[in-house]
Amino acid sequence: MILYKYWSEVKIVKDKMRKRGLELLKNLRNDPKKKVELESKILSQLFETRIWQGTEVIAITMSLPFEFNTKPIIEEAWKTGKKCYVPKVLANNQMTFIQITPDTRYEKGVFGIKEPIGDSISSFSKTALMIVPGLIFNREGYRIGQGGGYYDRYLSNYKGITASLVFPQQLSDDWTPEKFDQPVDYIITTEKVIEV
Ligand SMILES: Nc1nc2c(c(=O)[nH]1)N(C=O)[C@@H](CNc1ccc(C(=O)N[C@@H](CCC(=O)O)C(=O)O)cc1)CN2
Ligand SMILES: Nc1ncnc2c1ncn2[C@@H]1O[C@H](COP(=O)(O)OP(=O)(O)OP(=O)(O)O)[C@@H](O)[C@H]1O
Repeated sequence: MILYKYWSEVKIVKDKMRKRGLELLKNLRNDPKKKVELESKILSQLFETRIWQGTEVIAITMSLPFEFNTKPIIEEAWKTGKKCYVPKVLANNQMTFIQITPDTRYEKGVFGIKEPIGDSISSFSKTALMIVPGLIFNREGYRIGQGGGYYDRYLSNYKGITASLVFPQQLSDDWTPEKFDQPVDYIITTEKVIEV
C-alpha cells in the first residue's frame, strides 16, 4: 500500500488505474483467442466453487465486448436451474436488478449496455451470488469500476455473496481504496479462487 501526501492523490491514482484497466481490457478484446482462453480458465474455477454450486440465484451484468463475456455464465446458470438477475440503471447513479429468462427482450441503456425491457421488482434472496464487474482489483477484493459508483452504492446494502472474475493483468495493489469502496468476497482468477 502506498502512503499519500494529499488525499486527492488517491483519486488521481485510481483514475490512472481505471484508464489502465480499460486499456488492457480493450487490448485483450483485440486478441479474441487469448480472451476466450483466459475466460474459460476462469469459468472452470468459478463453476467448481461451492458458492456457485450452492446458489440458486445469480446477479450478473450484460457484458460489453471488452468486458469478461458473461453469456456462458448466464447459460450455465439457466442450465443448472438458477435464476439470473441483471442491472438496470436508475437516476442518481443507482441501479436495480431485474430477472431475465431466455424470453426476455432488451433495449440499450447507458454505454450501450443491454437492459431488460419493462420494469419488474428487484427481489432476490440473501443467498444470491453477485458477479461484480470491474477494471482493476487488489488482493483484498477492492475494485475500481467504470466510475459511476453504482456497485459501491448497491453493495453497501447488499448482504449476499460477491465475486469478481479477474484476468491476471487486472490484479494490482498499487492504489489505495477510498472509504466508500466495497470489496468483493472472492476474486476468481485463471489459477485460483482468492477468498479475501
Ligand atoms: N456490462 C456492465 N454493466 C453495468 C456496469 C458495468 O460495469 N458493466 N456497471 C458498473 O458500474 C453499471 C453501469 N455503469 C455505468 C458507469 C458509468 C456510466 C456513465 O454514464 N458514465 C458517464 C458519466 C459518469 C458520471 O456521471 O459519474 C461517462 O463515463 O461519461 C454509465 C453506466 C451497471 N451495469
Ligand atoms: N455508498 C455511496 N453513497 C454515495 N456515494 C457513493 C457511494 N459509494 C460511492 N459513491 C460515489 O460514487 C463515485 C464513484 O466511485 P468510484 O470512483 O469508486 O466508482 P467505481 O467503483 O469505479 O464504479 P462502480 O461501483 O460503478 O463500478 C464517488 O465519487 C463516490 O463519492
